[in-house]
Amino acid sequence: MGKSVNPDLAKARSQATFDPANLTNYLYGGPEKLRRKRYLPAFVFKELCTEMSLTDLCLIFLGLLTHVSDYLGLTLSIENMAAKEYKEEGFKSTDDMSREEAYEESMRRAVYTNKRVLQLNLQDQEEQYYFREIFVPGANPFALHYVMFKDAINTQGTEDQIQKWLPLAETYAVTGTYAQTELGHGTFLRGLETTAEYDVQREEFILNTPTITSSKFWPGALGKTANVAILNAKLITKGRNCGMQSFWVPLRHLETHQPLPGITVGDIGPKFGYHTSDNGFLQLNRVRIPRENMLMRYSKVLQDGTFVPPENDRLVYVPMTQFRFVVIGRSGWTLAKAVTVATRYSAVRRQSEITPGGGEVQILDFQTQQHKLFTQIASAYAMIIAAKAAKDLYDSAFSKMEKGNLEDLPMLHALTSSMKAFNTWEMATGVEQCRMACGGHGYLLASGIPQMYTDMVSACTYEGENTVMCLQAARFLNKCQEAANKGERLPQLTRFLQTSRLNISSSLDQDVDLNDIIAAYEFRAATVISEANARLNAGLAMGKSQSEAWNYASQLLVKAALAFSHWFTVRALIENMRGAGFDNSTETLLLQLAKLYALDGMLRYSGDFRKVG
Ligand SMILES: CCCCCCCCCCCC(=O)SCCNC(=O)CCNC(=O)[C@H](O)C(C)(C)COP(=O)(O)OP(=O)(O)OC[C@H]1O[C@@H](n2cnc3c(N)ncnc32)[C@H](O)[C@@H]1OP(=O)(O)O
Ligand SMILES: Cc1cc2nc3c(=O)[nH]c(=O)nc-3n(C[C@H](O)[C@H](O)[C@H](O)COP(=O)(O)OP(=O)(O)OC[C@H]3O[C@@H](n4cnc5c(N)ncnc54)[C@H](O)[C@@H]3O)c2cc1C
Repeated sequence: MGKSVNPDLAKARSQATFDPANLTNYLYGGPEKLRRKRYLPAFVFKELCTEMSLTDLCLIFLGLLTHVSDYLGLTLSIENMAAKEYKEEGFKSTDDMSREEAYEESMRRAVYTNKRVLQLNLQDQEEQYYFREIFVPGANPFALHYVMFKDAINTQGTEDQIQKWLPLAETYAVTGTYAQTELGHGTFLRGLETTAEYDVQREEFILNTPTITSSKFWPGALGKTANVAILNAKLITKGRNCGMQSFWVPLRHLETHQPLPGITVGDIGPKFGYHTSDNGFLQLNRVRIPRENMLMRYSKVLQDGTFVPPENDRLVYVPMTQFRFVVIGRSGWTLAKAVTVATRYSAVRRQSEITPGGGEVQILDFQTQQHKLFTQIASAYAMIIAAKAAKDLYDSAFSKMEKGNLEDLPMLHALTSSMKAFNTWEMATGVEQCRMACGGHGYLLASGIPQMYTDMVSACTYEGENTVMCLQAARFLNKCQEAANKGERLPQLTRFLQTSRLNISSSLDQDVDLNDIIAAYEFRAATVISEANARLNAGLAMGKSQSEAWNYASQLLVKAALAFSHWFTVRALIENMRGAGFDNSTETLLLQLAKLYALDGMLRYSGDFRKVG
């Protein structure tokens, strides 16, 4: 029986001036990807929520076959077992569970999806994510395993180490985490205190957290789930500190799951959100691991303890840069989910009258409600599309890096750092606006919006605290400004520092020209970046040291990074909307949305735009 749709919602949808399928296909990367995205959860729900008869299974099996031959590995007996195992328990909301129960329920679901992903031989990372997201809507206890743990092996491990360790991770023979942050340091990596001292006699590293502040603190899955960590520690060999390196460190016994000798590990306790993730602490008391456990793709320790430095000591940071891309994309999708809930709600919620005696209207009819929601719909599109544009830049740069050409690394670091800060801050304010747009019902956990906020707002902190990330990007932007001041050649992405001019052709009574919008954002970014550079140089002229002058200019430097990200986002949105090959009605609508996004941004940052005329 088809689901009955609320008549107000049906009416609102019927008024669309475009075919939503065009947009959905575009956002998910085409009809094929979209079908798969829809198919996988439907397949799982069918498996779980209806009596599974063998004929059903055959039909699904055949259905899968017509879709993708790679399901051939699917065997019916496993299907039955998995369905039975889960069906008996069924779905339980974790909203009113204790933290312990919520973790266990999430773990149960995560283990189930891990099994099914292997049985279905789902290789595509996105598809794995779609599959899991349906089941483990909150923080997944395996999140670090899926992303940073495997990425670190792939990007920091030698070919032999990848051959040895990656299959263990792919088949869940081990469950991993990425342990870098300590109680005393999260941002300042050079301040990390955990040591890995090389013992040349036994060709082993002795891992130690010598102080309470050196205890690893925060890593996801460390509290209960993980039995191995990719752990970052200060390498000491032949009496010399060789900086932060990564190590494969067994934490718990693979059979008993008990902490190994010298290991003290546990959960750090309740958090603002992320309730179903067991972020933990770890203390190491002179734990020994073989020399081969250091991830040696870029830097090495030879048997005699000789340290072979990396060609570039920033390559150890690549897993963080990679994961920042995940966060940049996920922020846009989180806002998309929240504004979808709030918009649907606003179509069905009738409250108050516009015309006295005219009857209560859909709250979507209030101009203020439209402003709250449409700006967030535009922001979600902007963030998703800018994330795709940034990822395209990353992929082309990363393939160069893999061939040893590191010239784009500073640009990549600046782009990922500033976009991660910009997108997560925009997402946090946007999701909160959507929650409030739903009145009291938005405050119910059942609305789904509060958890979207409390889980995802941590992305403003993890993977590089946002202010610090802006300052990282500002290092690169300031260097480019200095080069521009000397008339030197700039990287492609910042060449606008030399070329941007404010020759706006639009007059106020005309419909604004999109190229003028890009020019305005470009000019604003160029102006703010040059102002920050001027303040830095003023600090130096006052006799301050480089670092004191940097601190003196830091508020403007943060603004410069955000203005750069805002320009990158507006440009990506407009250029992709124009070039996406939509039919007229869809393209017209999307360019309207892009204008709304850009003009709303000008209003929110009107100080900057007024100042630059
Ligand atoms: C949503 C899904 C949910 C899924 C579930 C998600 C669960 C949550 C997972 C969270 C996981 C984590 O949080 S893992 C932990 C994340 N932690 C972090 O990100 C730590 C952030 N801190 C840092 O990266 C560092 O400490 C810095 C960069 C801030 C400062 O380090 P530093 O050594 O003092 O470096 P600094 O002097 O500033 O700069 C030295 C030079 O290195 C360069 N540099 C610095 N970093 C990088 C880099 N990554 N790549 C390239 N280059 C770099 C700088 O540009 C600079 O170049 P030049 O300018 O001199 O040329
Ligand atoms: C939900 C969650 C999951 C996490 N998961 C992991 C994980 O799996 N693995 C892991 O290793 N870590 C993890 N972390 C830790 C996270 O990476 C750190 O919290 C983050 O790097 C920030 O460091 P910090 O907590 O020390 O904050 P701090 O750096 O102490 O920040 C506190 C304040 O100091 C300011 N500040 C710091 N340095 C500067 C500077 N140079 N200039 C200006 N201002 C500055 C910041 O802007 C901020 O306002 C997680 C954290 C959270 C919240």
